[in-house]
Amino acid sequence: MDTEPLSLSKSEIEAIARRIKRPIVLVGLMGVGKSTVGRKLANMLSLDFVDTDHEIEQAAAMTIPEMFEQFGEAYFRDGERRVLARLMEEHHGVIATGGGAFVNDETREQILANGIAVWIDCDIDTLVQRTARKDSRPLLKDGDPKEILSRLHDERAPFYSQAPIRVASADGPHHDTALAIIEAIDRWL
Ligand SMILES: Nc1ncnc2c1ncn2[C@@H]1O[C@H](COP(=O)(O)OP(=O)(O)O)[C@@H](O)[C@H]1O
Ligand SMILES: O=C(O)C1=C[C@@H](OP(=O)(O)O)[C@@H](O)[C@H](O)C1
Ligand SMILES: [Mg+2]
Repeated sequence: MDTEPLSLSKSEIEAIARRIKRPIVLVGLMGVGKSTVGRKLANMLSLDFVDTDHEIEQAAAMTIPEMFEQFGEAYFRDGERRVLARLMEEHHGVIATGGGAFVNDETREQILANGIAVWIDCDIDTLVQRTARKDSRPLLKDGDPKEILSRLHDERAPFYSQAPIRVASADGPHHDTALAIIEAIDRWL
């Protein structure tokens, strides 16, 4: 039984899902919840879910840390741009991007033109705690994660803020942030 509190009924969520005609594309810094909240969001809306980082790893047959290590960030960014273009053409339901994807002009223009971009935003201290749980983010390895995340926030906020929808990542169940996204999309549609 689903015991999570809902401020929208199942049938209300279904009605909103029927009005969503474009992929929901989640953007924002590392740790805001694009991958985990995205999966939950897709599940709640009965839409399919893809994650660009996962797709890049599949295509390259190696992990992101391995890719950065062996070929450098530029190689990863090129793969990221190409994978995003393919995923946008495939008409998925929910797409979680990697934190740097929306900074690329071509990628951002394609997402803004053909998707529903949602910026998930969160305070830096929470992101430091969340990203410390996993060793999979090469950009956070060379220095103090708080300084790096703060710098990336300042550099990327002008891009993220071009997304028409902005939602705060609540520090509770993923369900709550997913629901906040559904409510924000409902208001925006
Ligand atoms: N809204 C949230 N509330 C609590 N924990 C969260 C939330 N969003 C993400 N997390 C946790 O933070 C970590 C990073 O989340 P993830 O979805 O991988 O972020 P991203 O893909 O944006 O880098 C994971 O451990 C995840 O469970
Ligand atoms: O912000 C970034 O530049 C990156 C974010 C990561 O994804 P998440 O945002 O899902 O952690 C991943 O794409 C790569 O490590 C680079
Ligand atoms: Mg992710």
